Amino acid sequence: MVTAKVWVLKKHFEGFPKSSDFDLKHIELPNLKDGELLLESVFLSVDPYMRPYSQRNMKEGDIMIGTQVARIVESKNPDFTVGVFVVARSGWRTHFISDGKDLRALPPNWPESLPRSLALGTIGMPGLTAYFGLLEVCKMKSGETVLVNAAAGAVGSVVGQLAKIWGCKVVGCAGSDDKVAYLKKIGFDEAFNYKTVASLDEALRKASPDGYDCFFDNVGGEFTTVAINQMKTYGRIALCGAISQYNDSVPQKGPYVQMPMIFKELQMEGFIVSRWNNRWEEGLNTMLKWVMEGKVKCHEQVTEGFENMPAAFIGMLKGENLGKAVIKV
Ligand SMILES: NC(=O)C1=CN([C@@H]2O[C@H](COP(=O)(O)OP(=O)(O)OC[C@H]3O[C@@H](n4cnc5c(N)ncnc54)[C@H](OP(=O)(O)O)[C@@H]3O)[C@@H](O)[C@H]2O)C=CC1
Ligand SMILES: CCCCCCCCC/C=C/C=O
Repeated sequence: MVTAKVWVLKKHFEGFPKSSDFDLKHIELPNLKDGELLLESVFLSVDPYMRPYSQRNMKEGDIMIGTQVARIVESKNPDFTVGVFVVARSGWRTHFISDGKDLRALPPNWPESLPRSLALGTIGMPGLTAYFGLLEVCKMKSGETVLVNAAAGAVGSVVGQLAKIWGCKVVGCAGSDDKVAYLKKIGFDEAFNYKTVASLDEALRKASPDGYDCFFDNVGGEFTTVAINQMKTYGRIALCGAISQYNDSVPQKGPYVQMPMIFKELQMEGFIVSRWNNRWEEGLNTMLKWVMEGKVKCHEQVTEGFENMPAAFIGMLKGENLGKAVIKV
């Protein structure tokens, strides 16, 4: 008999999540039936979408939604071998039982030397968000100027590096000087700390006096209102996330986008990465190749211990992470 530890949503978040909103429970797992397998989580992901998702789709007492890299520890399913690592969407749990249908094996050519946690970041959902968002929503072309915010995070840091690979000029902003130094280190042409600049409008203008062809927006709110006015004619805005609004109890006013949208003939499109589920393999293989060739650098903020998942989640929402926030069990 195996006892799983799980984190449940004890109380719906009001404003910024608090550790008291979570409850750690122990669940006895039953013995395996034919066709089933037992898995243990090795790395778990904390992601911004969990905040709005919990509000819309979860009830108090539900296990927190989430993705993990897990190892098969017992198998009564001939298609799955003990010891194999997979990506699962089983929520914040140390152990779980699966019939195998919802599991995705790591790419078969995953090198031993590469941390498997990257399957939750650059070579996983956030990396693919950058890849498809830039290619299919921004439709950026070589020589264009790309702006990305939350640029030192899981998605943003990949957006900037992919845009460089594809021949663009890249401007990024992030919430600390250390993050800005990291952006410059990984090849951003211009980077600034949005928390300390005297004027966001001036900082954006200084970084690219001619304006922006593409804006990969992870933040929303006030940032979008300011940035939209610095788009070039026919510019494209990919609405990827709106993290500045996720913890609002009272909805923010605006942005009032109509005038710049009309007069600059802009395109603005929201997207969810799962739109390209049928191209997941293409994206993962491309990201794996570029990471192995050193063209895309990865940084992870690793929190040790399953018990610390709520703290890691809250820390990520506060901006304490550089790169992808993951938990090592
Ligand atoms: N559409 C889709 O399919 C997907 C969308 N997303 C979205 O992409 C965005 C980035 O996600 P991800 O890369 O995983 O997370 P990150 O690794 O970027 O972590 C979140 C970061 O957001 C920044 N942040 C937090 N609050 C604010 C604020 N009020 N204003 C500006 N920045 C803030 C912080 O960085 P800093 O120190 O710079 O403030 C923090 O580190 C999120 O909005 C997320 O919801 C992610 C995956 C898929
Ligand atoms: C195999 C992992 C798939 C996880 C899908 C999660 C989709 C997140 C969409 C994010 C939206 C905004 O943050």
